[in-house]
Amino acid sequence: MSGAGPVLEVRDVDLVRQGAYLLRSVSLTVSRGQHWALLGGNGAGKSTLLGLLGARTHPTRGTVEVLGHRLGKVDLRQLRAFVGHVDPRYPLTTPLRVLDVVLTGLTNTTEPVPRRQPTPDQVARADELIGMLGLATRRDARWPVLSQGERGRALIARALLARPTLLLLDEPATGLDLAAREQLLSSLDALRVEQPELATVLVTHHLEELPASTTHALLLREGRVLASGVADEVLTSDHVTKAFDHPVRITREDGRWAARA
Ligand SMILES: Nc1ncnc2c1ncn2[C@@H]1O[C@H](COP(=O)(O)OP(=O)(O)OP(=O)(O)O)[C@@H](O)[C@H]1O
Repeated sequence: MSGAGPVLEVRDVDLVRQGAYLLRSVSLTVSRGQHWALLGGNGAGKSTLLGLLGARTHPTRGTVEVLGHRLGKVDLRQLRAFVGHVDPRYPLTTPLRVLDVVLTGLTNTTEPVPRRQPTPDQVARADELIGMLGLATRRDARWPVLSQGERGRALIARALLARPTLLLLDEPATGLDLAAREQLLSSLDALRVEQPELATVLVTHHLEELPASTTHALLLREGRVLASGVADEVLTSDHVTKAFDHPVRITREDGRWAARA
């Protein structure tokens, strides 16, 4: 599954649950090399939309295409192989090393699959990604002793091991202290330079958590798209005020955004 077309094409999607519209008339096209921010207040529908983008749920109406393959026409599992999904609520409890966690990206399982030994090339690639995410000195550290920020970066390396075309990041900076957040954002900036073809969609409530390399943004409010397109045109004081129902002033300095009430 490759080609020059968009990575994601969402057309006029409604998602209805128990009679309520969680998403209404949502459209979005993500191309290679684009880095989207998905923003909106609590309950706006961000996680619901991310679930569609990651081929985890189907729309009630409208179409979602991942690399030209339509949800509902091909096996969801087949599509998921092209999408890396980084969810901070990762269910791992066993004391795996960082390297082992990253290697589970090959099987897309939480635990290593018995009798599935990674090849030396795969281990080398895992080490390369661990280095890229700034975790080289933590390669052999075990999951329970990792900080929240280290776990987040390990999960990004894990998602990248399967060489996805699209990386979905669900509030990756939540719970991180200032230093850990800045390391994470620098890692994302570096990743985007190293893998120029990769497309990403990052969900957050906070503009301060957007990497400088963000290219596009979509603002959601009550399941509808309030604004969508090039980041600087979407992330304006006016739009963000409407999205969060609260007067805010948006500034951008050295590529990074800030919001003040
Ligand atoms: N299966 C479901 N059935 C009914 N309502 C649902 C279901 N899943 C989510 N919702 C509702 O849909 C709305 C959107 O939820 P969603 O989790 O997508 O929002 P969000 O923007 O990610 O919010 P948050 O920032 O709080 O995480 C919420 O009001 C939520 O309660």
